[in-house]
Amino acid sequence: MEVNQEKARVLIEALPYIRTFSGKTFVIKYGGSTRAGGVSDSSFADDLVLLSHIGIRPVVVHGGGPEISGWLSKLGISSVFSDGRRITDDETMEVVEMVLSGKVNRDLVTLVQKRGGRAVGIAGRDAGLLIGERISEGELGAVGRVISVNTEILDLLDRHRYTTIVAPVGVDRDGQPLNINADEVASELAGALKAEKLIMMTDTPGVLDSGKNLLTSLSPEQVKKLMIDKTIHGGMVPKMQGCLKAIEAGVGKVHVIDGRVPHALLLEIFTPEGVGTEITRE
Ligand SMILES: Nc1ncnc2c1ncn2[C@@H]1O[C@H](COP(=O)(O)OP(=O)(O)O)[C@@H](O)[C@H]1O
Ligand SMILES: CC(=O)N[C@@H](CCC(=O)OP(=O)(O)O)C(=O)O
Repeated sequence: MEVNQEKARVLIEALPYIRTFSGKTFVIKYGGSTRAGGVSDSSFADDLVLLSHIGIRPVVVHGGGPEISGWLSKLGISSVFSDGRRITDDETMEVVEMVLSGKVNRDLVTLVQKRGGRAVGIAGRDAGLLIGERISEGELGAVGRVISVNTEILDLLDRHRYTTIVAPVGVDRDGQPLNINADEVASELAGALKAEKLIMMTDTPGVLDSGKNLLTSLSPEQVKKLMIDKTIHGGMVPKMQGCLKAIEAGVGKVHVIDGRVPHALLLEIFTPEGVGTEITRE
C-alpha cells in the first residue's frame, strides 16, 4: 500500500509540470560523452517516449565526439581539438559524417522505436535544416558555424507526431559537408524553434566551480566570468557559448545535466528541485 501511495505521490507531483509543458518544445542535446558508459541510451529513449506521450515535443540533437575519435583512431587518424572543436580535414570529415549520420543517429532512432516511440533521424544536411559556412579557412578545416536554420522539416514531422533526432552535420552553400559542434546546433535549433527549454546532457553533474562543486544556478554574466578565468574550458566552452546564445534568442531556460544518471531528463523536468545547473536570464 505504501509503495502504491508513493507511486501516486510521484505522479501527482509531476502534474503541474505536465500541465505547464504540454505542447511546448524542448531541445535536448545528447552528448557523446554520456554514451561512453553504455548504460544511459535506453533510459534516455524511455524518457523521450514518455515526454512525447504527454504532449511535450522533444527535438534531439546528438553528439558523438568520443565515437568519432574511436573510429578515427582505428583508421590511424589522430584527434586534435581547439577550444572543444575538432580540427577537421577532408578525410576526418568523411569519418565524422559516417559516424554521426550512419551510426550514432541510427542507433538512437532504433532505440526510441524499440521503446515504442516514433522517431525519425535526419542530419542538418537534410531539407535545408542547417546551412553553414566554415568558421575559418585553414586552421579548423570543415568545422562550420550555422548561418541559417530552416525548421520546416521539424514542424512537418512534429505534425505527424514524430520525434526528430538530428545529427549535427550541416552543409555549406556549395553542398560541402560541415562538422558543426552539436552544442551549437542544439542552441541554434532551440533559438529558431523558440523552445521552452534547452537541455544539455553531458558527463558531469553540471557546471562545476574550480573546487569541483556543482553550481546549481548561473546567470549569463557568471557564465562569462567562468569562461574568462578558464574554470569553464574544453568541451564545456561550446556548450556554454550555445547556452548564452539560446538565452539571447529567447529560450526560456537552459540546463546542463548529467546524462549518465538514469532518467536524468525526467528528474530535471518533473521535480521541483531539478538536477544539474540551470542558466537563466538575469
Ligand atoms: N567548469 C566545468 N564544469 C564541468 N565540466 C567542465 C568544466 N570545464 C570543462 N569541463 C569539461 O567539459 C566536459 C563536457 O564536454 P564534452 O566532453 O564535450 O561532452 P559532450 O560530449 O557531452 O558534449 C566535461 O567532461 C569536463 O571535462
Ligand atoms: C566541430 C566539432 O567539434 N564537432 C564534433 C561533432 C560531434 C559533437 O559535437 O559531439 P559531442 O557533443 O559528443 O562533443 C566532433 O567532431 O566531435
